[in-house]
Amino acid sequence: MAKRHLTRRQSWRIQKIQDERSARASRRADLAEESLLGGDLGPEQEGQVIAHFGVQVDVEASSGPLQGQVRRCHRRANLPALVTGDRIVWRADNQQGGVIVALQPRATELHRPDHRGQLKPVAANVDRLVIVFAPLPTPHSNLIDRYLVAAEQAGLEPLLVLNKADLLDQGDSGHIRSWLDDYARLGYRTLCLSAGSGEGLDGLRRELRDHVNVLVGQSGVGKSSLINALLPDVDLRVGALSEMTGKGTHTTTTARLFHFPDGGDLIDSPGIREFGLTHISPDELLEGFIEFRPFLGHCRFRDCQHKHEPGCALLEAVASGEISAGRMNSYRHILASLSGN
Ligand SMILES: Nc1nc2c(ncn2[C@@H]2O[C@H](COP(=O)(O)OP(=O)(O)OP(=O)(O)O)[C@@H](O)[C@H]2O)c(=O)[nH]1
Ligand SMILES: [Zn+2]
Repeated sequence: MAKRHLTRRQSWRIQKIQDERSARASRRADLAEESLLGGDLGPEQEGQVIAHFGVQVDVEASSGPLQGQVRRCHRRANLPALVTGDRIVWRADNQQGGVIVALQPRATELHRPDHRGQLKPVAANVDRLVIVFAPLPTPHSNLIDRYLVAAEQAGLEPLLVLNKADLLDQGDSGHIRSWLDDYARLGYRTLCLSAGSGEGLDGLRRELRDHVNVLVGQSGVGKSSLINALLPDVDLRVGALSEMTGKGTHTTTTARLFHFPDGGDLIDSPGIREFGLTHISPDELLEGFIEFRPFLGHCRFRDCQHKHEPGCALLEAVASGEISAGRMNSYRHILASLSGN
């Protein structure tokens, strides 16, 4: 058979078809890549995680036209697990959701042990630990000091709040008021107020402004009452956050971030309220007693246990009144509880 000769016109048509085909293919590849990269997503913008639900999180837009809006978002697979309070970069989709594409560095992290005892972050970027106590229930000895050490360890500024001030005149609770003065003398911020009567709440509102706050304290001191007074539009119930699901209402332990009307944020969940001392070394414990710091490293013996060694700088400070005997006892109790002896 004779070799088929194509006319110039035929060659031109074949070439044209091939060109069109490859243009289509490359357009398809472009489209596929675009959808992989999120071609139907809006521009990158900043946001904050305000709640999380398994693989999804609620993101509040921090700036731009969506500022203040909340979107339920997925995260890119290469990102670590996110927690409430995280500052992130995200892109809105066109279905009221979005994708989180980057996690900003965390200024602080609050940790809790999970069911296997592994420490896991539960909230990020908190900077204020509001330690609530009251004349009733009578404070557990050392509890406030434990919280203070935990705050120092986590890099949070503590605020000591003595609630139920209306009960201070009853019974023998006068010494509780003097505790507050002792802590104020150490340099801690303190407030005495009453969630019940509302007395002193304005001072608390001012203290919470410009901070991301967490409230902790033993059960019954009035944390829910305080939060309800500060966040009148949020029904917190006592200690439980409820979430509607297809199966009905159930209680979840997810941490949520709320904005106070007068400024400042609160991150709250039953898990967060249980924030306390975990995995701390004896040295970190010593550092957590702020008035001990000037004396650390000045004992005669480098391995001083600060029990009854001669030349112990801490014991000398107790003797001279620079460290209170109460705080020294508290340190010893906590140390013993850490090492289990
Ligand atoms: N007299 C008095 N009672 C208060 C005050 N604040 C709270 N209470 C009461 O203290 C009790 C405990 O308050 P809650 O707010 O549930 O305490 P909580 O710290 O949230 O407790 P948990 O949810 O168990 O952690 C309630 O009966 C409150 O009414 C106060 O300022 N004065
Ligand atoms: Zn010593």
